[in-house]
Amino acid sequence: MIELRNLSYTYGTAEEPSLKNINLKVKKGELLLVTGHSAAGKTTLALAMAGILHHEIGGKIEGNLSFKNRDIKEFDGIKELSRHTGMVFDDAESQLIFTTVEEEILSGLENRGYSGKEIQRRLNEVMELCEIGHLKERAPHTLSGGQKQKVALAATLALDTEVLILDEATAELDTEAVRKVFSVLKRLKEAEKTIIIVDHNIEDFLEIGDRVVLLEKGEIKAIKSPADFAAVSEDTDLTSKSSKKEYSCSQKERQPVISIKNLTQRYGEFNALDNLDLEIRSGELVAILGENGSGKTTLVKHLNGLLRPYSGNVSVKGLNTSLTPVNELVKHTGLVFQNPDNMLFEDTVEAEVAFGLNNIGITGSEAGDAIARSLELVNLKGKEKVFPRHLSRGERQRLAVACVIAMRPELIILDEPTTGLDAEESDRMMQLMKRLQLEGHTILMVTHNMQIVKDHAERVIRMASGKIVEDSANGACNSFKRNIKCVEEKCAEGGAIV
Ligand SMILES: Nc1ncnc2c1ncn2[C@@H]1O[C@H](COP(=O)(O)OP(=O)(O)OP(=O)(O)O)[C@@H](O)[C@H]1O
Ligand SMILES: Nc1ncnc2c1ncn2[C@@H]1O[C@H](COP(=O)(O)OP(=O)(O)OP(=O)(O)O)[C@@H](O)[C@H]1O
Repeated sequence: MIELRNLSYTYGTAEEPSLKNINLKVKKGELLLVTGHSAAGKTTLALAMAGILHHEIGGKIEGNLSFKNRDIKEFDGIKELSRHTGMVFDDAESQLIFTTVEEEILSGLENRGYSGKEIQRRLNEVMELCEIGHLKERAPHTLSGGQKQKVALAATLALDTEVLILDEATAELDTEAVRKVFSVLKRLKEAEKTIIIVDHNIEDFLEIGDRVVLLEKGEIKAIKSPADFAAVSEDTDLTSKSSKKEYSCSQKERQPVISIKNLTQRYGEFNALDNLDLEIRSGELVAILGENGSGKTTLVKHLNGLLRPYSGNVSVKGLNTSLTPVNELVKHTGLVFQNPDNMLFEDTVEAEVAFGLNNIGITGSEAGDAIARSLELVNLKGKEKVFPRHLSRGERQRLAVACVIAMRPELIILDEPTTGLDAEESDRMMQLMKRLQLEGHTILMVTHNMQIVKDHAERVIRMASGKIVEDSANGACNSFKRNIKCVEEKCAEGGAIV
């Protein structure tokens, strides 16, 4: 179906190739898993296979790529290729451009010659599959991160193309939603679709995969069967190495830094937060879990003044957020957004980190030292002059973290900080957070990654429908321990991490 022969590729502005001498044949009906560390070239390979490098991005391309035995260059652009290949990008948000979820899905179906009845059938089918029927009339930009991913996936599935490429398409989905995607893909594979899943974490899909391609620095390092990959990854650096830590349910001796009382947040008639109470104490490392749309992002946006209470009270370091300007709150609270692209807008990596520092009055050599230190901590040393949009998704994620830690706020909040990072990189990120915790920072992180919860969180909070439904600090540890036990069992089986 797709054949790459000695394919090398260098982006227009880059000096080094992002793909080197790739030889790979993807057969019809195959489910290929592509993995590797951040910046290994996974997204670039996905873009190549979709014809986007050749027809949209340009740059220096050497070697050959054929699709259905035709040179990819001979296709009449992406317009013709998109009749055969559907792709979900690693940044779902950039893919969603219409005013409602329904239009987003219908837009791809129009001009394809389907009858009105067929269009309606497909619309209903993918809405049900992706469980987004209730979001039909919503504007995509108002959805939660996971909801956006579901819509991007639904819009692509609706096209029913013979090839499907998913680039980190489930990274922000909750456990249940990932299971659902697994069963959809299993069915599509049975229907002989060709599927390419590009992900830093492929464990969830090993069971239905045919082969695993491991990329490293733009080259194919290995091609393995899923069973061999699972066996080897137990010992390799793609698996988390952190030691299990003791689980502590209470940190009562510390001072409160966040105090939330009766917080309600409304979007129109909808209560995204519902009369929520929460207290976080100095030096805690807290994980916030919860299904997609449960209100996690809405909650953390209250902590640096991005949202103000509709009703109730939020106090951070004794400051009432309703009465305190944002530029005062950001001195105490640093928030790493769920989508790093929403906080990156400068021309170079170092200017990006300098921006926040300058805003709080840190300039000159002091700023220079803070930039160098934070970039080193997130492993981006050497990338100072790079245009942030030219970084891979995982690198952009780490840059967003550097921007916040450079300012050394007392309270560090990370909204899904390990999206786009593999197990080793996630572990490294968490080691960094623990180091900052030891230095006295309070860390709050929203996550769907149960492995990092198991390895690193002292206190775990679970949200559902805008409320906190479990909090290990109140002794309500049972279901977390159940979840964690489940993770341990899966790890022992070499299976999926929730
Ligand atoms: N600007 C908005 N307008 C209307 N509804 C919104 C808006 N922002 C969020 N919501 C809704 O509020 C609910 C909570 O969203 P939030 O982003 O807090 O969820 P989340 O728990 O972080 O989800 P995810 O795990 O998918 O990131 C969702 O149903 C979402 O669609
Ligand atoms: N538009 C671009 N211009 C220049 N360089 C780029 C561009 N996009 C990506 N790169 C570089 O190409 C390399 C591979 O990036 P790619 O996005 O393919 O990696 P990845 O394996 O998907 O990483 P991640 O898991 O972090 O998303 C990186 O070094 C990145 O900085």
